[in-house]
Amino acid sequence: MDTEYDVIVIGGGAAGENAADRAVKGGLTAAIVERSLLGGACSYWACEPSKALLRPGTALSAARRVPGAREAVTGSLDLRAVLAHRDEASSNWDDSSQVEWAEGAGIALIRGTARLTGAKRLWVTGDDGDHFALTARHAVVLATGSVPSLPKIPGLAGIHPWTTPDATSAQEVPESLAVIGAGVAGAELAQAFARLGSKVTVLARGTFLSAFPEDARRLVAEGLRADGVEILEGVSPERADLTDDGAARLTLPGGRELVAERVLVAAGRRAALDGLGLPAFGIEPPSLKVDESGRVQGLSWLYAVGDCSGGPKLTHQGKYQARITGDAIVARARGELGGAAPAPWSRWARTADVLAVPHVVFTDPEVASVGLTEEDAWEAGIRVRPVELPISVAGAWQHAEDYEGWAQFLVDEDTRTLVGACFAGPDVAELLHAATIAIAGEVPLERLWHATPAFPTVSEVWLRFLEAYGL
Ligand SMILES: Cc1cc2nc3c(=O)[nH]c(=O)nc-3n(C[C@H](O)[C@H](O)[C@H](O)COP(=O)(O)OP(=O)(O)OC[C@H]3O[C@@H](n4cnc5c(N)ncnc54)[C@H](O)[C@@H]3O)c2cc1C
Ligand SMILES: NC(=O)c1ccc[n+]([C@@H]2O[C@H](COP(=O)([O-])OP(=O)(O)OC[C@H]3O[C@@H](n4cnc5c(N)ncnc54)[C@H](O)[C@@H]3O)[C@@H](O)[C@H]2O)c1
Repeated sequence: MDTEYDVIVIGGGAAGENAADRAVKGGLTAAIVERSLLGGACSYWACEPSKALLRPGTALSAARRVPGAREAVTGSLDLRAVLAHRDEASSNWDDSSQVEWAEGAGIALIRGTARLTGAKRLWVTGDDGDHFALTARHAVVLATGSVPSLPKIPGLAGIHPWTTPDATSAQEVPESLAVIGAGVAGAELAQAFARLGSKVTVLARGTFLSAFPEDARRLVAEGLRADGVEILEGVSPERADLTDDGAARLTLPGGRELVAERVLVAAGRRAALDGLGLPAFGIEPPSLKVDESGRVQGLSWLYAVGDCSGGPKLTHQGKYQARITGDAIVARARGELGGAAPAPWSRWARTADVLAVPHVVFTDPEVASVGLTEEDAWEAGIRVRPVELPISVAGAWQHAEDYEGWAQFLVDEDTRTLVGACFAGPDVAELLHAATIAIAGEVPLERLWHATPAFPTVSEVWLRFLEAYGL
């Protein structure tokens, strides 16, 4: 095994893989140090398995909403088949196809746990207990992901709660499930398990799906309630115990008790930066800050991408950051890019991280948002005009008899371009990329007027928006 590479990436999740790939495509040598499965959280414990648990229920309920198809649906979800589908979506927790991809891409894979020992120098504890040093000629990229945040609830550790990887890889469905946290992971997994037969209660410290507008939250909450999910807002458990028969008992404010076979903690995630030796470089986790090219706090050789790098914790955004950072490392190695921060929207700047992050909550109905929120826009000094409307178009009625949807478009009144959009309703995820293109492309509304949505599609909401705006 070589001990010197142009670029060494710590962590082989979606972000790390893409950073290494871009470096190799740019003519550099690259290695990934990975201590678990190559492919990371998204492939085995997060996006892929959670979407595979949700999709069968969404397809079934979609068929039930269309006359003619509804009559053909006579059964319920087949639990074993759903779990088998999930196992396959997670590659049966076997990373051999990813290893094959890395070999084909010319990326060296080193199995072990890495930490920094000096500038461009690492120490690796190999999977078989051996230790060795590695040196990077140009750059080290941190791509170590994130870990679940466990709320400080007395007794919580003693009830051995599930965190999201336990839920997404579960081989049995508990009779009852209490979900602590009502963000995107809590909402998705609550619905997945409710549809697979659990009696689910969601505990939201604030409001359910608080990051999204009220009309979108309401539609999703109604969808979950229709599946029997109880949502308690403004509630955080005060303590946790085991009952005599081994179930979990959560004591809620006001003395109410909630007993469930399992508790799932989905209360946010924090960057995985412990044990990497960062304090020696003046970096005290969790305070990692990166510039537009992903370079860490003024260190010329250290970069960070993905969940560990302080931005949005989403696979597609981590991969975007990785492409930007990989290309910036190559450009600096070739002398094509200096040390200064690259220009916004250039090939080496993560501008979309601030202005155009797409985010989908894969519940039924879905929420899909991109760009700034109304509050973000006002804070950024943008004179923003929100246009809100129900998704009430011919395409929606074709899609489902009882289609209910809602859309919000945020227009910068000075540039007459879109700066944010949010859709809620069945299958709205596929509407999102049009909004992402409009925002990233800064397309003037006068030009969007010429982008005619096909009839009869749900995308006709775009035309209704432009009409409501006054075009
Ligand atoms: C339940 C759930 C569902 C989700 N669904 C979606 C979704 O639908 N869409 C979406 O966009 N996002 C989703 N996300 C978020 C998404 O999973 C993450 O944003 C993404 O996986 C982060 O990728 P990453 O490469 O930054 O980190 P990871 O995939 O976590 O990879 C980091 C890797 O680094 C390794 N590592 C860490 N430290 C070291 C070390 N010292 N030495 C060697 N290796 C190390 C780890 O073993 C790991 O493999 C979901 C998250 C959760 C929890
Ligand atoms: N579809 C997707 O793209 C998808 C799906 C799942 C997760 N993710 C990503 O994974 C990350 C983690 O997801 P998440 O849902 O865990 O985080 P989150 O930050 O979205 O939500 C966590 C929620 O838990 C609540 N909470 C925290 N402590 C609590 C307590 N003691 N009692 C009750 N509620 C409490 C918070 O108020 C918050 O609303 C997110 O950044 C998200 O982007 C993405």
